Order: sequence, then C-alpha cells, then structure tokens
Amino acid sequence: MPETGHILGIEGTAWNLSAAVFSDDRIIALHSSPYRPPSGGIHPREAAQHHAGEMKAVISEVLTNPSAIKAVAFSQGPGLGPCLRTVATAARAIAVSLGVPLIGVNHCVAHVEIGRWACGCDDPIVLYASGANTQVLGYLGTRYRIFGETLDIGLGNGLDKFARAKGMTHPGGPQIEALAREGDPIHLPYTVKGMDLAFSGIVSAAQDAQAPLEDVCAGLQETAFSMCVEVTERALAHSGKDEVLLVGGVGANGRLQEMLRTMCEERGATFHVPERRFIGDNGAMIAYTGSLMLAAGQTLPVAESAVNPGYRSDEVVVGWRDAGADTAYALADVMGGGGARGAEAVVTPVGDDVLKRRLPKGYRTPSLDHRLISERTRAEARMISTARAAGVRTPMIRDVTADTIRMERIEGALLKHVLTPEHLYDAGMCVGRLHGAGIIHGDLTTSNVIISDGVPVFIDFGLSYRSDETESKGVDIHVLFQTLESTSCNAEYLKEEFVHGYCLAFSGATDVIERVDEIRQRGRYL
Ligand SMILES: C[C@@H](O)[C@H](NC(=O)OP(=O)(O)OC[C@H]1O[C@@H](n2cnc3c(N)ncnc32)[C@H](O)[C@@H]1O)C(=O)O
Ligand SMILES: [Fe+2]
Repeated sequence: MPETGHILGIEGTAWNLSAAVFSDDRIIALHSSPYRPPSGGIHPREAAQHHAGEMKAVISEVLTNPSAIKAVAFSQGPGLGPCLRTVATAARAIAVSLGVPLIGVNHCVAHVEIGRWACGCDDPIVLYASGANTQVLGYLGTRYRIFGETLDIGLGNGLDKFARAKGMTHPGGPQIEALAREGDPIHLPYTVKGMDLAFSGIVSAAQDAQAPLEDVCAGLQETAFSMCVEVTERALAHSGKDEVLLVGGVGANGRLQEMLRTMCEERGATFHVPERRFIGDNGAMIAYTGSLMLAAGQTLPVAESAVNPGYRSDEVVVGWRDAGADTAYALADVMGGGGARGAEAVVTPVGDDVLKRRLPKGYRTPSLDHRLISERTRAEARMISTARAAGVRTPMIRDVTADTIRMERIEGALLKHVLTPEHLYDAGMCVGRLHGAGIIHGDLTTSNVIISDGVPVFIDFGLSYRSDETESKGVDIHVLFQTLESTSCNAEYLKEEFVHGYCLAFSGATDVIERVDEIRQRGRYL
C-alpha cells in the first residue's frame, strides 16, 4: 500500500468514543472511552455529552506527534446525530489547526475495511451485525452492494432491548450469550424475506415467552443468528465469492462465529473474523479507512463536512479498490441466481421429472432445521400450484415429502439465453398475474424463467411469499430489471415490453412501476 503518513481517526457514532493513529500498515495508537448508560439504553444527548467531556483526553492519548499527522478522518455517519456532530466538530478543529485534509468516513464501510485488513481476506461476503445495523454486503463495481439487510431494527439493538426488558444492564448482547450457553432453545418466529431480515417480531415474542430465561436467550440467539447465516449463505451462493467476513459488535458472539464457520466449512468457503478490538466500534477502523481514502484522493472540504446520520454503505464510491475486471459480468452472476449449488437445495433429474431437495444445515439446531425445511418445502409446492391457479405456467408437482419436491421437468431455454421483446412481454403478463394474485416471486431473475414451447414457465418459488404491498412488488421487478441491465444492451426496450405486458395483466401496475423508479433512485439495492 502507498505511503500515506500518519492518519488520525475519530469514532463516536454511538457508545464508544475512540481515536487511533494509523501509519505504514500499522495501528500505532488506539484509545477508547466507552459510554455506559447508568440505566436504560443509549441516550443520544447523554452519549454526546460523554464524548464531548472525554474528547480531549482520548485524542491526546493518541496524538503524541501532531506534526506527523497527514489527515484527520472521522465517522461522518450513520449514527446518532448529537454524537456525530460532537465528533465532527472536534475533527474539523484539529484538521484546520494542523492544516491537513479532512476525511469523512462511512462507519459501516469502515467496519468492513478494518475487517479485511485485520484478517487479510480479499473479496468477502460480509455479515455486518451491530447495534444499529444488520447487513449482508458484497463488493461489486465500485460499491459495497447491500444484498440484504434488516427491515426494522439492528440485531444488537434487538438483543439489548430484550435484555433491558429482562432487567439486564446495557449492553445486553454479552449477557444473553452467557445465559444462552446454559439453555435449551425455544421456538421463536423466523423472518427472512428474500435476502432481508426482520428482528422486532422475534424480540417481542421472546419478551413474552413463558420459559426459563436461559432457554429464551438460547432460542433468541439460535433463531436470529440462523436468519443471518442463511442470508449470508445465499449471498455467497449468488455471488460466487468464497470468503465470509464477520464484523460489527454482535460479531463478538462466539455462537454466531461458530455457526458461520460451520456454514463456510459446508460450502468450502473460508471464514474470517477480526480480533475483538476491531469487531465493535473503534477508532482504528476510521483511521485505517481514512488512510485508504486519502490515498484515493477522497478528502472532504470543511464546507461539505456536515454529518449524515442516515449515511448508507452503498452510497460510498469506493475509490480504493479495483472496480473488477468486468462489472457487468459480475453483476450478471450475482443476479443470475446461479452457482453450481444453490444456497438451499440441490436439483437432480429423474426420468421426466426433477427432484428438488432442501439440504440440512449443520449450523442450525436440528429442530429448527427440520422445521424450516418442511415448512418451506410445503410452501414452495403450494405456491407453485397457487401461481398456476393465477394463470402462470409452473412445473406440475408430482409429489412432496418432508424435504423434497418431485416436479415436472421443464424443457426449454432459460430466459436469460433468449432475451427477446416477445418473451419479455409475455413474462410481464405472467408477473402481472402473480402480483394481481398477491404472489411475490422473491427471486425474479432471468434464470428462474424457462421458455418452453414459446411460453414462459416460472420456477424456483423458494423465496416467494404473499404480499399486497406495492414495495414488495416493486422490489420483485427491480431485481428483474437489474438482471436485464447487466446482461443486455437492449435493456430499455426489453423493460418497456415487460412493462406493457405487466400493465395489461395487472390493474395496480402503474403504482408498482412508479415504485420501481423510486427504488432505483434510492440506490438501495445497487
Ligand atoms: C452506527 C454505529 O453507531 C453502530 N455501532 C454499534 O452498534 O456498535 P458496535 O460496537 O458495532 O455493536 C454494539 C452491539 O454489539 C452487541 N454485542 C457486543 N458483544 C456481543 C456479544 N458477545 N453477543 C451479542 N451481541 C454483542 C451489543 O449488545 C451492541 O448491541 C453500528 O455499527 O451500527
Ligand atoms: Fe458500529
């Protein structure tokens, strides 16, 4: 890595005020002052007051040689507004007084970068599980793309909330881990939607559960962590990457590490988790990422250094990593849902049929494993039939057992190999019928449609669910459009034909198509 000199990094998005100096591929100083609320959770203003009170002591501890500092990096977001502002004010003052550039670091990206650096891994799928965030990230093009994330609260905040309700002090995560070791997991609701997750339902159910606390803690961990591992595995299978990196405060949990390690061993991927001091919030991650950004010329004029409490990981243009040889190809792979072996199931031909068998997963407890495999197998078989009743061709189901569906083998070409306007128009009509019937496919790629005798046949309903929400329908179509854009020069025309068919078959189409545009502009899925 190029010589960048000493970089001062300041972190203070929430509970930990922490500063570090990075130089020549080394953390040369790191000092923290954690805020521990006397009761309840983190109060943003009190945490900010703590940071302001400790700022001088924390900075002076690491700033032993101010004249060597070449830049000042700070967490610009996401995080708690008052805390971010306190840190940004200090960073600006130091940068101006030293006459060096200021660097605004995205906190999530910094968690990832320090993890890659500390573990020496190159291009991982990242599970970033912290207090406020839970995301599965992978690098694509010039950004960290969010494959999936929590739709409500961050996993750590969920654990802490449950712990508080049970009279534990903040943070609750480590105490839940200790209790869970003594417990037998109870059943709790498992919520994975496509590659996204939700935790508030499971936390409320855990709070209300009438069982010994140890058993509830074990159930909470087993269920919530299995959800995270499942989504990580899916991202791994879809992207074709072969490294997994765990970062964020919840990553300190030994059980979560063990589950991810097991999943990686079963898939032939490598598992990485940084040493403890680099997992949760720390100044080193800001100083190190600052050094990467300085080398890439990504400094920040003071006038543009306002904090951004909602700063998303995928907004950052990553100027310090190679864009990759062929972005379009990589994206096609990601969106193609391909990979030699799916994340969940193997499909084998038998005569005129195929057998789709869901595989047991060693990372989850046998009872959760059985429950998920049989629930999903039944749901997929049912949804394939429901889709057919809605007027969309799907394979005929021959037989369903606890883990296997025997279904008609569809002969033909995958839509991705025959991208004609006519087929897209027909596919649009079919998706319109699905959506009209409240069916969300959940994995609408051009690999999951087979053109057989000129007619689109929809397969792989493993991630499908029922919803009447415009957002769910919009995301469904957004995924398809991304596949088209990355695999065809004719994407605009193909999309238009799809929309014509879709509008013809579904009366709510206009709202959904508007939402697709909005989702794209959000940049959330790219
Ligand atoms: C935006 C920023 O402020 C935020 N940072 C953050 O949440 O701090 P972090 O250090 O990454 O994670 C703290 C969380 O990590 C949990 N935690 C720590 N040790 C744990 C353990 N052994 N088991 C489970 N959770 C643990 C805590 O309970 C707490 O919820 C974030 O990254 O989202
Ligand atoms: Fe964090």
